[in-house]
Amino acid sequence: MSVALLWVVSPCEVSNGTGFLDSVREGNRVFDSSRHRNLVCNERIKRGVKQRWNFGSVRSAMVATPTGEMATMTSEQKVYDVVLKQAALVKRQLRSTDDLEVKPEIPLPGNLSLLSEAYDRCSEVCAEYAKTFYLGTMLMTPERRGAIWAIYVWCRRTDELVDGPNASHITPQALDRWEDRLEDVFSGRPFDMLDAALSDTVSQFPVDIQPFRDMIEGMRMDLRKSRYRNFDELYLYCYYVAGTVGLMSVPIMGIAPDSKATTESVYNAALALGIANQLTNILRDVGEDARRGRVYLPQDELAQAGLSDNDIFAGKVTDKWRSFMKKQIQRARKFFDEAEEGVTQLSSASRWPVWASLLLYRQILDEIEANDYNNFTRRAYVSKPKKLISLPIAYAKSLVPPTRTLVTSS
Ligand SMILES: CC(C)=CCC/C(C)=C/CC/C(C)=C/CC/C(C)=C/[C@@H]1[C@@H](COP(=O)(O)OP(=O)(O)O)[C@]1(C)CC/C=C(\C)CC/C=C(\C)CCC=C(C)C
Ligand SMILES: [Mn+2]
Repeated sequence: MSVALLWVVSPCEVSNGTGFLDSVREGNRVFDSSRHRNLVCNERIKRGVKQRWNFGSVRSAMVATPTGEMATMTSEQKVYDVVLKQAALVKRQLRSTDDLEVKPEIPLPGNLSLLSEAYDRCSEVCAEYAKTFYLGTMLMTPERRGAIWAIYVWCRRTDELVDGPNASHITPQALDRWEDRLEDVFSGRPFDMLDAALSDTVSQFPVDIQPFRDMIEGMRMDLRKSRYRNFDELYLYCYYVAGTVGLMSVPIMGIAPDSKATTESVYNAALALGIANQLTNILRDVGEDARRGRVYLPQDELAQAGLSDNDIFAGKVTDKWRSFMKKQIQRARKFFDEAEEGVTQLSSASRWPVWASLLLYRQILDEIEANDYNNFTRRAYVSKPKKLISLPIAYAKSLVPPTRTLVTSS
């Protein structure tokens, strides 16, 4: 199957391998669907208990302490603010349409069939690029799985901008245009079929735009930065490109009605799973990234281990490297552990795909160990039999009911 993943970055950059964007013309949008605008007030940052003075983007780093001094927030604190905001939105199930540019319309029958075609396209892309995950989504209700596919497709397209075949042509301006287009999607003015599915999704579920904006910010970061001074910087990058996925997914997957866990704790777990996945991804791809001149490892920790970029470019597995890698793997596992409790709190049909993705991704860490930490020239992967065994294990785990006692994030 050929599914066009060459993305519409601007009207003049439209590329359409299969013609499935035929109905797209500049200024002639496919759908007018509606969405809520998120007018969520800010909250205290739980960790560090500092009062934010700036709303919105996680880029604002200065906060006033209770004594009035200005202090710098860690990336974790900044990201936690987004978690609180998203959790508050879900709790209130806000459906304000006050500031919509396009007011909700009664869907016309023609639009409905176009919309179902749009979701079908998303399903095809998802089936093509993430087979196991796609299988897992089949357990979900049709509304939920369509929404997850639409989000998956938007994430995949965004990632392709910097990772795909056209990556060398991507500029910060192109990302700005992609962000403008995102704003249009959330305003009910999708540009193409795939966007239309997302526009519909965000009108049906309490999804906040901020994690989407933040993912684009992660792509900007990738364009301008190829080194990370410390884990704090790396954490922020991991949030942008993967933690955001967790925050986008939970409003769709839903929290089990009988769960007593706080909404914040579930969002925190979702964030942790995204971070764990991305850290694993980074550890798996050290050699591949180095060949592109990139080192996604904390420079200060490398130095403490007596290592430098040159050791990575040389690609020799030494005892220093093994011991450095052991610590990195340990950290990634902690994030997986943090995520586990949250999976059990999700609605029953959503647990299986999430458990499956958690178990499969975490095993990549085991494979790095099995490769004696040679992630320079050997790509750690989970074999088919191991994947197959993981699926019933994930299913068994998904049957564990949610906690009935109150769980809060640590
Ligand atoms: C069930 C499930 C996994 C749902 C998520 C569905 C979804 C919307 C996925 C989007 C994934 C995507 C395309 C992200 C774009 C950025 C990116 C590529 C990130 C990397 C993924 C791995 O992909 P790959 O190996 O193909 O990477 P390369 O581009 O080839 O390098 C990431 C490592 C991050 C993926 C992050 C997640 C899947 C987050 C998972 C968290 C949840 C679904 C929340 C679960 C809820 C609780 C409470 C734990
Ligand atoms: Mn990628």
